[in-house]
Amino acid sequence: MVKATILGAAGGIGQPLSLLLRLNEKIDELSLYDIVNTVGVAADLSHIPTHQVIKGYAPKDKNDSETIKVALKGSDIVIIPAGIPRKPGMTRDDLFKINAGIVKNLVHQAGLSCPDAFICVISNPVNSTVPIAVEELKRLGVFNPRKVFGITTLDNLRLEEFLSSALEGKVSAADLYSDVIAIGGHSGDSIVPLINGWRKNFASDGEEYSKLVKRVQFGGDEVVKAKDGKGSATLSMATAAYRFVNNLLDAITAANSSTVKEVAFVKIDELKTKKVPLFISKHTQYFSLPIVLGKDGIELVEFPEYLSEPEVLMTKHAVEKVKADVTKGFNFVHGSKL
Ligand SMILES: NC(=O)C1=CN([C@@H]2O[C@H](COP(=O)(O)OP(=O)(O)OC[C@H]3O[C@@H](n4cnc5c(N)ncnc54)[C@H](O)[C@@H]3O)[C@@H](O)[C@H]2O)C=CC1
Ligand SMILES: O=C([O-])CC(=O)C(=O)O
Repeated sequence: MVKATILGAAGGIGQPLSLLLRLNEKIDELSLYDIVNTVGVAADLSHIPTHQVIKGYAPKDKNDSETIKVALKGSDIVIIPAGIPRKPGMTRDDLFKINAGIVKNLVHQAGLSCPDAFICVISNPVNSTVPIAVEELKRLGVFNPRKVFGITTLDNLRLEEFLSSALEGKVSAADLYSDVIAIGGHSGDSIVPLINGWRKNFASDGEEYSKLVKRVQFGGDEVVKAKDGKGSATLSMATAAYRFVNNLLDAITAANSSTVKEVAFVKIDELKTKKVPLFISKHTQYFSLPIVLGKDGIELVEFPEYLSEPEVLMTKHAVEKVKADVTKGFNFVHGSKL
């Protein structure tokens, strides 16, 4: 029996993600929680014939902290897209003021109601909300570094799609899945697209390559601008979160001890790592890197075999950015310096 719970399930990401997960055969119970509209979303999805039990929960009033406990009880996976999205002109960090408190409170409830669950954080700014989740779970004494993830999969989807289109049909986006990956953080130039051997397909003046890098790093802004005040990426993000969660489900429900590879923003200093260079591990506790997932969560954090010189420079820059964002998240929970 696998129970998955979405916190923020009635939102722009929450609804399409709920639909995708409603169709997933590895989930037996889907629990949808939001402060508004969740009962309706769950009623709607409940008419889709599947084997799943589906339930929608919304608090009765501002002081109701019991409903969320019922929603979370027994969850194996908790996915958190709750919080406000960007409007044009805002950075992801501008969301911190509101989303930091939302994520802290929701993770607190998860720590109380389902302390063994996998926690997948979508709410921005991911570079800070993941440390908030970790520190809150630590405060409750239930933190397991193998089970907390910041979802950066959308950066990977964008890299696959944008690189395939920059290469004008030489390779399909599907064939680039896990051949190219984005590492680092999830904001602007803390996102580092690694394109493996494909660099040789770009002109030597580097202009087209730089355009690709910027497009991946600022792909979120492209959508925020196009939506013109009506939010940020939701459908592509739901697809990205689904890919991540589906892979996680594959790993934790595998009949044998097979593993699955993914990429996520994780607390690397408390995990088993392979070949992660000192210029990362010495300076930051968190980074988005390739991970190997097994039944109990992350088994290994790996480092890609090959990075070009510009990719190393971008990674070093990302380390500094991520480090500052992590400190901000840590301080929010502890009210003191790292
Ligand atoms: N990790 C990533 O790659 C991405 C992250 N995001 C982030 O995801 C978050 C959600 O984005 P959208 O779904 O577009 O926003 P939205 O505003 O459409 O939906 C957010 C939902 O969260 C709910 N919510 C707010 N406070 C809550 C609480 N305390 N408990 C439960 N639910 C609560 C709201 O009622 C709303 O339904 C934003 O912070 C956004 O920046 C967006 C795209 C990509
Ligand atoms: O740009 C935003 O605010 C939403 C997001 O994280 C993304 O689309 O990558």
